[in-house]
Amino acid sequence: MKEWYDAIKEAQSVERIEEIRIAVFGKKGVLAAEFAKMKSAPDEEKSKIAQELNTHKTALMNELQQRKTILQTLELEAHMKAEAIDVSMYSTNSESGALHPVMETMDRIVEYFSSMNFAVKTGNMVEDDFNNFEALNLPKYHPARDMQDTFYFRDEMLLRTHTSPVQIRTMMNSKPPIRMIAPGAVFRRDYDITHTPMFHQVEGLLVDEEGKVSFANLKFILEDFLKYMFGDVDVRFRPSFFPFTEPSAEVDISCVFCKGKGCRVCSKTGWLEVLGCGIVDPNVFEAVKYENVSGYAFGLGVERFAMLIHHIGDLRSLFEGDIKLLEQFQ
Ligand SMILES: CNC(=O)COc1cccc(Nc2cc(Cl)ccn2)c1
Repeated sequence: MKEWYDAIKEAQSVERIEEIRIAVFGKKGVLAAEFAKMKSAPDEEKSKIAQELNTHKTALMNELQQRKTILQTLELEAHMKAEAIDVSMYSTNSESGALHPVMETMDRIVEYFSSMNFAVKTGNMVEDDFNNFEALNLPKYHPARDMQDTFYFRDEMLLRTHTSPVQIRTMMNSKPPIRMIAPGAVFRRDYDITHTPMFHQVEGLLVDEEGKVSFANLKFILEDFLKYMFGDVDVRFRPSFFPFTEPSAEVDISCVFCKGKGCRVCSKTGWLEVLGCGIVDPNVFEAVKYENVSGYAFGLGVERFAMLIHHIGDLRSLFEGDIKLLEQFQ
């Protein structure tokens, strides 16, 4: 019988325990055979043998059960260990999304002017002639309108060609002082390697009492803004013309690619034009019925900023949704 106690001690698996249980306790098992043999033993020995066999039966059952419990625990631990997930492990294939470079650039522009206490205002993309042109000193049949290559609907409704209408509507609906920016999508019937029918603009407007707003204020905030966006660049104001501002200026930064030496991107000038600005023309204030005020305004193209900041050569790549390009902006 001893070999069975050893077999239980040496058992390494639950199914081995089950084999031993059947071999010892089964109908054709060792104990059944011993009890059968006892029947043919002399009477006076029967009770002694029966007592011995029952002691073994109880002892073997206990040993078997204890060993089985130990093996079950070991098997469970091994199973848990094999299936354990190390949550601290760094995953290399994180498929996380990312902001589109144009939206990320727009967010940064908004962040700057918000930090300067400019309100951020949005408006409809479908606009009317008054808010998109008339009020901006662009009367009917003004040549600048043709330049605008506008998407017209019926009865003078149109897709806005800039975000100025948001500023016109703000002036129509609130009193000065005003300090706001208007980010958003704008539309022009222009489509070539450097123009897309839809693109994004941010316009800014500051209006206060007459005499409280000067070109110096405009120069300061645009210079500070451009250094915030492009880092250590030189900023240059060039006299220009817009129907809605007088005086007007176009603003250049030293080329971010060649640091001003001259290259293909800046057409060897060392300068890149990035935005337009000026002192709001009195005719605009007349249209919105503002009196005794002065103000400045500016406008910029977000795609142009994004392309300069991220060194993207082709405008169209911002609209193709090419995941290989976009995932570089994670
Ligand atoms: C991409 N944009 C550019 O190159 C130039 O945009 C500009 C320039 C100067 C002024 C404005 N906007 C503006 C708005 C109002 Cl309500 C009144 C006067 N001006 C936009």
